[in-house]
Amino acid sequence: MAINIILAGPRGRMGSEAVNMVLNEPDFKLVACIDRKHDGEQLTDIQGLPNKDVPIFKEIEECFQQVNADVFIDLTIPEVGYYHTKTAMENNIRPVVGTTGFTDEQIVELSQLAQTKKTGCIIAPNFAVGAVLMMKFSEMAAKYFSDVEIIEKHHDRKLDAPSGTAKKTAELIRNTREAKKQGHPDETETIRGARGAELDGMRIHSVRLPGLVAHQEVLFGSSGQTLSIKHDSLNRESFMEGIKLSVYKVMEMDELTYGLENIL
Ligand SMILES: NC(=O)c1ccc[n+]([C@@H]2O[C@H](COP(=O)([O-])OP(=O)(O)OC[C@H]3O[C@@H](n4cnc5c(N)ncnc54)[C@H](O)[C@@H]3O)[C@@H](O)[C@H]2O)c1
Ligand SMILES: O=C(O)C1=N[C@H](C(=O)O)CCC1
Repeated sequence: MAINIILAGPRGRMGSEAVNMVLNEPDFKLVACIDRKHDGEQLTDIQGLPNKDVPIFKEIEECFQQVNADVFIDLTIPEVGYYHTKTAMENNIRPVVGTTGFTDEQIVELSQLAQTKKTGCIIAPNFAVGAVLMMKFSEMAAKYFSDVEIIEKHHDRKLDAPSGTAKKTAELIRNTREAKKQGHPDETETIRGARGAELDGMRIHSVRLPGLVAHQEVLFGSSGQTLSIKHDSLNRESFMEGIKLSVYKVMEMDELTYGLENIL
């Protein structure tokens, strides 16, 4: 039986790629989209999107009232994505969320809601398998290298910094790294922000430039050696296999999982 899917953000860089992925997967059926500008229209009315009669809603509540779905995919912006995810679970629809920039408190809240509703939910800051391996390799390396700096590089249309991937990488590294404050104990910044963001003494640097897609290097250093673990997404197709897998997996789940590494 087909998995019925509602997708939010179909005009976006990720959303438009995901619309094509859903339409091309034989077991998936795109039953509606959420878009703030094309309320009451069809997908076919939006220039550049596939010629399909899929209804578009502005308000998620109205969409859930009128259309039955199994899975909700969100690829929008942080505040909207959080509200959509919460509303989907309240309506017993399983969310697969690529939107980044949620706070830790929001993830805890959504996790509690998933538990109460016994609804599957996958929130993954990065759906590219290579990026997940880069994060897991970094977690392994941090056991032996406690000095680490994360450099994430993204296109300049990105709203959140640091990236969800960099934050997740730091959280995984925290599992194995001996806690320490890095750099010289007396170091000072002559320009504020020069040393980047800090998480448990680790440093995270965010680069934003046109031309980039999504890239991250995790740099480890110890006496006489460095180790560099790097991943590059060169296009947004690189995220689609992870989203597809998540849609299948979320159908079998009854709780929230944060990170693709938990389902690979
Ligand atoms: N998890 C991953 O693997 C992954 C990969 C790439 C991007 N992302 C994240 O996905 C999100 C989208 O990225 P993007 O590059 O496609 O951004 P984008 O700006 O191209 O697209 C965002 C879309 O959200 C829509 N939107 C905004 N407010 C809305 C609302 N109220 N209702 C419905 N739609 C609304 C916009 O119209 C736009 O089409 C970002 O949070 C980004 O960080 C995650
Ligand atoms: O393009 C973006 O925005 C991306 N965001 C994710 C993040 O914040 O980690 C990763 C993939 C691309």
